Amino acid sequence: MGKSVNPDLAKARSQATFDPANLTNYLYGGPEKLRRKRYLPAFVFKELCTEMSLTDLCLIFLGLLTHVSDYLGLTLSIENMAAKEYKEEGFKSTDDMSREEAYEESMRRAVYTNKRVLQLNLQDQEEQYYFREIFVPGANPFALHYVMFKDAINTQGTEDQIQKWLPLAETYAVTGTYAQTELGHGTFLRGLETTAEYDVQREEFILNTPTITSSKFWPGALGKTANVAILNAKLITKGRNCGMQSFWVPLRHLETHQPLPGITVGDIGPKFGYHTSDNGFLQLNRVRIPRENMLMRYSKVLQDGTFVPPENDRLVYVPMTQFRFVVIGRSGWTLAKAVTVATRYSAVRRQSEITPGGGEVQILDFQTQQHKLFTQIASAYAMIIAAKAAKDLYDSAFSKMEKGNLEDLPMLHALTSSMKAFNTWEMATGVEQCRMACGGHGYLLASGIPQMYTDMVSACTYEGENTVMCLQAARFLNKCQEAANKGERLPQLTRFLQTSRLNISSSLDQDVDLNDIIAAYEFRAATVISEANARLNAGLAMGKSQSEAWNYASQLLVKAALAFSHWFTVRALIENMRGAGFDNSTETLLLQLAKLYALDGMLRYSGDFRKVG
Ligand SMILES: CCCCCCCCCCCCCCCCCCCCCCCC(=O)SCCNC(=O)CCNC(=O)[C@H](O)C(C)(C)COP(=O)(O)OP(=O)(O)OC[C@H]1O[C@@H](n2cnc3c(N)ncnc32)[C@H](O)[C@@H]1OP(=O)(O)O
Ligand SMILES: Cc1cc2nc3c(=O)[nH]c(=O)nc-3n(C[C@H](O)[C@H](O)[C@H](O)COP(=O)(O)OP(=O)(O)OC[C@H]3O[C@@H](n4cnc5c(N)ncnc54)[C@H](O)[C@@H]3O)c2cc1C
Repeated sequence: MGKSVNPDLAKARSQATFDPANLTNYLYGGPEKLRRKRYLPAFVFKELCTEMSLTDLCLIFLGLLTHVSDYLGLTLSIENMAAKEYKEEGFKSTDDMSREEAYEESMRRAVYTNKRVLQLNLQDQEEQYYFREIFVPGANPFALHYVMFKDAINTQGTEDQIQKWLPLAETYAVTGTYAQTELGHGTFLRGLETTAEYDVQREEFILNTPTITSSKFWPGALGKTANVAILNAKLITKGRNCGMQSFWVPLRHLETHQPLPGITVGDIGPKFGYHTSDNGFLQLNRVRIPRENMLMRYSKVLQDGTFVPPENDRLVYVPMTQFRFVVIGRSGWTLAKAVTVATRYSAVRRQSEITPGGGEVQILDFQTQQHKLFTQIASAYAMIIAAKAAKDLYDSAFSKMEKGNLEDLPMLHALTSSMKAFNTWEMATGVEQCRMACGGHGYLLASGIPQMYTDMVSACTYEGENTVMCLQAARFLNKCQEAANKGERLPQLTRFLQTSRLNISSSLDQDVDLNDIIAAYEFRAATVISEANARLNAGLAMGKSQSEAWNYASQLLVKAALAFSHWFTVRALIENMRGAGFDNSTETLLLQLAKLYALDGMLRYSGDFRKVG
């Protein structure tokens, strides 16, 4: 049963001072979730790659039996063409394929998993992700469909629109994308040029990309896959620009998949990574859609063309905020994958001697190698746990927002913006460190690490370019600092601006106290935020306008947002490690890991910490 494990790896594992199952269960949300996470991809491979023996079937069913209701519809007869081909040919790596071939292979696998997800009635988004992740590695051509397309319908559509469109998306009767970015604008949404002009006579919107720069450019799945877009455009009605609104726009014929009249669409060409995602361009030449195709949960256009504005014009941005949480979580998991590969490699790679004549050692024995890897293990845990903490905050705030209470929206926007920037930058640095820790073999595509980097590093750009996201968060933090300067009441998350003091009890020869670590990061964040605010006010005092002073202080404002995220991450890591109910040996180890993460952060940002004493 199973392949033999490398003796060096087995030895390293046998030296663990804790039960790894405790951590795995914690990370995946408990033994039940873990069981399903393990069976779902195994199910795909057993179904596709080997003759399913009766024993196999029983084993799978034993694993899944606890959810008979979920799998009653499980069809065991394997008729799918893909299944037969994979059984005969096995899985071909897309690394050696052309971009076209790689896209087609990913599409074939994705379509297969979409069909099986429906047949297995897998409704939980995480379980769908587990089911697909290993079988469709890298960028899934349906990624936009799974997340932003459906999220936009759910958060921007009326109940009737959700009833009408969501079943089409859930059953893949349509395949969607989220088309917002244009050739000329990605960040500055108020600069988007695509128009949706309301024709009151025919009660239709006329969609138009009037210039080359207004062409939609970048949306995933636009190149070949999608036949519908949730498209963001400038609404013009009764001669007035009513800002960016979202529209359901058919792109391709549902039977022939050919572009519809007035639609010019195609692939934008090769990219740094994400090779199996068909990011595309779209030009609209006065394409007409019915009035009912505008997503009208928050803002409306009445039959006579009257625009009814939303209670808060930021609500149209909710799909982006929601997806930033997905990106925040995936950054931690991507780093976790990379450092797992690099650590296992470091246990089996023997290179050089520590003691002359003592024989070549596992490179994991070099302290420099340990520093490269253990800091990234700690960072992966920190990002995954902080992402869970941020998501809990979001979920409680979002349920208030759904009841119309929008008071937490600014805090949520600041938290998601800064954490998305912090986590993706930290992930990019960490994955690259893991790749280099594997020497030449880390540079092989077969190691898996290069694709993790080239695919996920795009997350520093998409869903809000990181610098811009930090500046967005800094808007909120600066407002809080101004309020703190006036002694006003602050949102819970930023009250430390008024309370943080540097009363560290630890001395250098003691084992550092965890509460002191949180206090140090809190004080550093409060100091950097206060400094950024002071520089902004200095700019104003120099006679600069508000926007010029903002630009003058922007480098410090970015730092303020990152220091805030770093504090949020360290606090979440320590508080969750202390409160997770682990046995002593596991908790001791995790708190050691938390200290490593925090102290490594102090070394990397020693300028900040030295400055605040
Ligand atoms: C165990 C777990 C294992 C893992 C399990 C996984 C679970 C399941 C996961 C499933 C994964 C599926 C696979 C996914 C794989 C990845 C696929 C990725 C594909 C790529 C997708 C990329 C999609 C995109 O990129 S879409 C386009 C994104 N574009 C942007 O983000 C544009 C950014 N720009 C802006 O948002 C704005 O232009 C901005 C904010 C920069 C400027 O706004 P504005 O012009 O309005 O001016 P301001 O004056 O700055 O703002 C005014 C005011 O509004 C407030 N505000 C702005 N934005 C927001 C917002 N979003 N929310 C709330 N408030 C906002 C702003 O703060 C200002 O308020 P003030 O009060 O005035 O300060
Ligand atoms: C792999 C990938 C997938 C994507 N998928 C989609 C998708 O499905 N749908 C979609 O709509 N879009 C998608 N995008 C587009 C993405 O959302 C944009 O690229 C992103 O929003 C950044 O905008 P931009 O490309 O215009 O960069 P720019 O904003 O032009 O950034 C260029 C530089 O200008 C700086 N800058 C810009 N504004 C400011 C400012 N106010 N202050 C300081 N500096 C500033 C930035 O920091 C950056 O250094 C995708 C992009 C990628 C790479």
